[in-house]
Amino acid sequence: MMSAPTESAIRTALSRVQDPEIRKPITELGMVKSIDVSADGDVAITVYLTVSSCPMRSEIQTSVSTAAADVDGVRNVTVELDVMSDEQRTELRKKLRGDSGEPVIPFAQPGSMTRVYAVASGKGGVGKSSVTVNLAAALAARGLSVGVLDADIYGHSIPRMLGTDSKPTQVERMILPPISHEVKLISIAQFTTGNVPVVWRGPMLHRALQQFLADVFWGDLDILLLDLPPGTGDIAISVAQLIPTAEILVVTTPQQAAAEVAERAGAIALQTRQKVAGVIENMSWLELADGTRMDVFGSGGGQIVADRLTKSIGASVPLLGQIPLDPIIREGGDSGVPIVLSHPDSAAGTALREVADKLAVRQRGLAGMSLGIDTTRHLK
Ligand SMILES: Nc1ncnc2c1ncn2[C@@H]1O[C@H](COP(=O)(O)OP(=O)(O)OP(=O)(O)O)[C@@H](O)[C@H]1O
Repeated sequence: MMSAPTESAIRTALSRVQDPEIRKPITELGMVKSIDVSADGDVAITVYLTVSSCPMRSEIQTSVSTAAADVDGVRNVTVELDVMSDEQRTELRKKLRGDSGEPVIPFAQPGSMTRVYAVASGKGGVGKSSVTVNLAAALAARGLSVGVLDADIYGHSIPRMLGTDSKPTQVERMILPPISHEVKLISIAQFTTGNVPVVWRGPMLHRALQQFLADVFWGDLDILLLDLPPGTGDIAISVAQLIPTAEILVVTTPQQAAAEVAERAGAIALQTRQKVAGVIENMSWLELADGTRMDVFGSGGGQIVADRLTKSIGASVPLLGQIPLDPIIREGGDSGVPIVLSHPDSAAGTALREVADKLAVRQRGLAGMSLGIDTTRHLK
């Protein structure tokens, strides 16, 4: 007869179970309430959920049960759920967020390792949201930790494009973002009921953005993508105020008129002193059955914007890529599976992944950051 497993063997097994939203071991989060092991190898585990409405309850139950069942000598596992008390939730929040009173924006803190890209366009419909979700999914597929903040309060199509209608879980003032295709996602759409158009004024937008940046538990992100509303609106200024180090990615079509408005959207960086990371031209051409390219929306817009921004800002603004038209991009937006995942080797999928690669090599690290070292001293 096999000997009964020890409680510590079970605990070790449970340390490999992560909370699906917080992405840390449940043993570290104080989520294991009790482990009882009988002489026969029957194991009874009680797990604390952060909140009773936790959308992940059955997922947690299953992964705890599976992990415990794997331990040698275990005959039978039962998993019960309990809910944290207010005190326990406060403890958890302190553990995750530190003990500071008012929530701060982690990405605006000195030493933050997260690269923040604000994706902007001059006008709507150029594919800014499609580009954002595909870049996010491609970066996450490369193993980076990625978040998307859908700040396009008017459009907010990102949750559908990433295939999730999950609502965030709230633990005290801390909001845990749903994760889809390994991308953490927060959108105003998650806080409204149904498909009600939202009419928000500048100050409300600013506050919503601030809350999404400060109250959401993003964890240690490598990259945060902000999908901005089209145009040169208040929200771009708000982003600059809230995260001065955010870099701007401009999305345009090849069309001359679109290029001009996109250039204006990018030129806001001059006022806010933000860096423009580059320009992405979308809907660049349609590849016909015979292999020739049809310039549906004209040509050259992306390069024009990049050149003009380079001139007006006085720093090199590269054209990061040209994304062809492909019906699969739209279908993927509707079905919630980005083309970089469903058809990574298609022309559009490849072009999007190449842009993501360019953003990824500049992944979090000290490159380009002030190290706070006074170099003048060495010159004396
Ligand atoms: N390269 C592409 N090929 C085919 N369809 C595309 C491409 N890029 C975007 N689309 C489609 O064009 C439409 C507009 O795209 P999207 O919603 O991403 O634009 P947007 O600039 O974010 O618009 P808004 O800011 O108004 O929400 C969508 O139906 C999308 O699926």
